[in-house]
Amino acid sequence: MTTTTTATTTGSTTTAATTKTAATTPSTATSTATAPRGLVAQLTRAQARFLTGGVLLGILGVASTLVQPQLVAHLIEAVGRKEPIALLVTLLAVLFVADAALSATQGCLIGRAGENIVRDARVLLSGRVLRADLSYLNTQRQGDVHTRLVGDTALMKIALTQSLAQILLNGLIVLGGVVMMALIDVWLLLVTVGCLGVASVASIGVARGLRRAALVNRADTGEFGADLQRVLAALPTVKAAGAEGREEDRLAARADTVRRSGNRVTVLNALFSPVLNVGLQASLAAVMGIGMARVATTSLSVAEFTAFTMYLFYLVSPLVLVFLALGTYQQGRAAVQRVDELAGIPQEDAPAPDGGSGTAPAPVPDASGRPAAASPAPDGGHPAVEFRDVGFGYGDRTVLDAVSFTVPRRGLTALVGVSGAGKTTVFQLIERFYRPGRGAVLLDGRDIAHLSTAEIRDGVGYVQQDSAAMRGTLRENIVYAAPDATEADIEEAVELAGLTHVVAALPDGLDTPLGDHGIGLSGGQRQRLCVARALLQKPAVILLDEATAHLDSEAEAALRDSLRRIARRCAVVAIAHRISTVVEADRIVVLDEGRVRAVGTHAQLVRDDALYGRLAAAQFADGARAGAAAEAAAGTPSGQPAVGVAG
Ligand SMILES: Nc1ncnc2c1ncn2[C@@H]1O[C@H](COP(=O)(O)OP(=O)(O)OP(=O)(O)O)[C@@H](O)[C@H]1O
Repeated sequence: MTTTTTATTTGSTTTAATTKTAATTPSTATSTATAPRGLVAQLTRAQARFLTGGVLLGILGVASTLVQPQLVAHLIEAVGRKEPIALLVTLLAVLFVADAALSATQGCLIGRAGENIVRDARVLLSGRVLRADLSYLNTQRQGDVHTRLVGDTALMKIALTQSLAQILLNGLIVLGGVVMMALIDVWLLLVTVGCLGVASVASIGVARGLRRAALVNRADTGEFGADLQRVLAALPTVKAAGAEGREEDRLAARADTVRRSGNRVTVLNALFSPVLNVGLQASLAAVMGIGMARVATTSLSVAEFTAFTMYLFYLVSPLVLVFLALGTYQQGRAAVQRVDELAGIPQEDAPAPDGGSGTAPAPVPDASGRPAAASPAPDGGHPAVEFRDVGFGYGDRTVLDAVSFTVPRRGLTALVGVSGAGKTTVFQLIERFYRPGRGAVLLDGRDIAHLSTAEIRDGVGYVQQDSAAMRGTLRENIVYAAPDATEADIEEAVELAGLTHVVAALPDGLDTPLGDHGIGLSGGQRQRLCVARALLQKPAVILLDEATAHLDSEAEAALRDSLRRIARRCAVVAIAHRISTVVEADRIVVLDEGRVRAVGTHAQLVRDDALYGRLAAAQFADGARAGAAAEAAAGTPSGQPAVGVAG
């Protein structure tokens, strides 16, 4: 039996890449790796049943292979002695068939174990990536993560099952063959081992080089994948910038790098067989020469010489396969390492490390030095959101410094400030995408450092700045955070978000399919879709990051009206560049260079805060100019309040 469950890997067909840092790691990202160490080993152990079954059948196959030359020797002797041979011939035929059947069954079992390992690894890795700590995941290249999940898992399967089985079973054939040959003639065996030993040592050297080359090749392939993904994600920008040629050249250069390292893998792969063949040919020649001489001097019988030569021939193919499998295994080990690394990705729900943000500091003293009460809400409960002396930075760069403010349980709270002041970062801390380096963020009086991600996110609806929509129908997008929502709830959310007319105008209404990133809707419609999604979740707090940025003044006024209605039920926190969106807010928090500069109503801030006053004046002046221009063009007065963009 020769186990031939070969699977060729050229190195260039599977992909991987070394991890590259694409963005700054927040200095205060606190999740730790709760990696299932040696995940791949665990998954392999889970398939012990199939693997052991396969190996046992393989060992039976090896035994039947090794008996065959001995039977042939007996057959020769029986023919020489003119004895009946029918039984021997039948036995030999049975062994041939059994050998083939065992080989096929063993291949199936090992193959099944391999598929199970890949499935388990992909399911587990997908879950870990989905629950990964964003502050860490944002530093990884998406293309590389994809490559590890798709390409490396496939390569790992080959290494763990087929290659290992080949090494083991073919290794057993070689070992058994050597033992049988030793029983026939030790001197002839020593000659054979001498020739093969030199070739084997050379082959092992090639295998080591192959592993290194495979790692480089997969890193290069991962770089290509990451670049391709970057370009595909921004294809309209590439086209608008007329950068197709430049990007094509860049991809071509990457592809060429992959080709070069792939060539090295191919060369080393190709070197295996010839290096080994030289040894085999030398040993065959020596065995023939010396063996024939021994037969001539009758110190070796013809039957023994035939059996020895048969064993040598039986050895050739398994030996080559062992070394080829060693090469594949070396490539697969790199994949195993990369899969294990991805499995170790820090998870969101990892406990806050010592010295992190686990403990909520005492309420910040007010101007009189007395500790501020936790700003009780009008209904006497805790504020919906509270920032207590929060400090946070990306890398070494401080973005928020000693930020303290509260958000009442009802009403509209606005966050304003120039671009880069840290407004979106505040939202991301509320969602616990990042953890503060100092201070605490509280939801309904509870430090979110001690809450599960589900507890945090079930209570917070987040409409992001870039209005995330996904491929799928409009309905699927809207119910994404509340899959069990009723038709009445959906209708209400659609109405509150001002989407009713949009849905009515679509050919299939809510069941109209959208493309990637919500292609099929305008920017403003996508924004309203995200508002509807957040509303349907019925959270205690809704965070709106520039939810009116893409809306015209009519749609903005409608959404403002909706927000007023929503704010009667829950806390609404809105980041707005347009002061017009927040003039009616119950409280406005002005952020400046990562610090809370002032808190108040529009009227108070216009009166008391110079920065806010400037922002408002600039925007209303812009609006007045726009209004005057519109009046001049239309010949009618414009009563519409001005809008503009700060910063
Ligand atoms: N992932 C990140 N890595 C490193 N720096 C970041 C990251 N995200 C934001 N920053 C930096 O943090 C600062 C605050 O960003 P943030 O997005 O919170 O500002 P913002 O007030 O919401 O701005 P805008 O109004 O333009 O949206 C900016 O200087 C930005 O460059």
